[in-house]
Amino acid sequence: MMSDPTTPAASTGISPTAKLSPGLPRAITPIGSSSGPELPYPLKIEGPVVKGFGRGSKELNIPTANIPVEGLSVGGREEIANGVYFGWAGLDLGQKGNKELAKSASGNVFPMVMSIGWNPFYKNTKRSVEVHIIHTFPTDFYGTHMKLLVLGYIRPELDYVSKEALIGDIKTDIEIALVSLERDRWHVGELGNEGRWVGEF
Ligand SMILES: Cc1cc2nc3c(=O)[nH]c(=O)nc-3n(C[C@H](O)[C@H](O)[C@H](O)COP(=O)(O)O)c2cc1C
Ligand SMILES: Nc1ncnc2c1ncn2[C@@H]1O[C@H](COP(=O)(O)OP(=O)(O)O)[C@@H](O)[C@H]1O
Repeated sequence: MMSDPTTPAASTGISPTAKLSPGLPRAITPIGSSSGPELPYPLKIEGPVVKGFGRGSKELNIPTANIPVEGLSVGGREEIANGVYFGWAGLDLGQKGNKELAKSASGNVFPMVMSIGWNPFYKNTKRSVEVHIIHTFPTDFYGTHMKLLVLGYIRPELDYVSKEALIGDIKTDIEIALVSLERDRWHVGELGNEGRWVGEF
């Protein structure tokens, strides 16, 4: 199948014909309405960046900043379901006194994709919250406080036939997040202080 140059998939360089997952190739179309996120979003989660399982960068070449899963319920009241989400991540990059890190970012808010759950491909025995920030940083930022504004749900966590299939699907998630977040009403400034906390430390 020829790729159609008018589709967002083609313009992002990801072939719509690639076998991205055990399922069908996915269209790269924005999630939700152009008038902005709808309830229950935005959801807010925050916590310190902690060590994960050490696979994100090394094995997948997609680093993921983890926050403690215990932060997902406030007084046991709130829960957020497992799955893949998108939104904005705020980082206090000046916090660690690392000038190189602070200088690398034009602001403190970045687009992000987040996976919550058990990583069925890796059969984890611990639930985790993993955030890939769509930005290139010069160093790690463990210990930095991260604030998440979750604006929508992309898909459930899945198992895969191969590591490449998992990576392909995460790349598609990133493209979907970017086309979703580029709309005016989804910009962080438009959302003000709206949102409901589902996790904080
Ligand atoms: C956007 C996104 C989607 C993901 N989707 C899945 C998934 O469907 N299935 C899965 O097993 N893991 C999924 N993961 C988790 C990766 O497997 C995980 O980031 C990787 O194991 C690295 O873990 P670590 O950084 O804690 O070492 C996803 C991660 C991200 C950032
Ligand atoms: N774009 C990025 N998104 C998320 N984390 C990043 C990014 N760039 C660098 N990092 C750093 O890499 C760390 C994650 O690396 P990773 O290999 O996934 O290990 P682990 O998840 O086991 O801690 C994050 O905690 C963060 O400090």
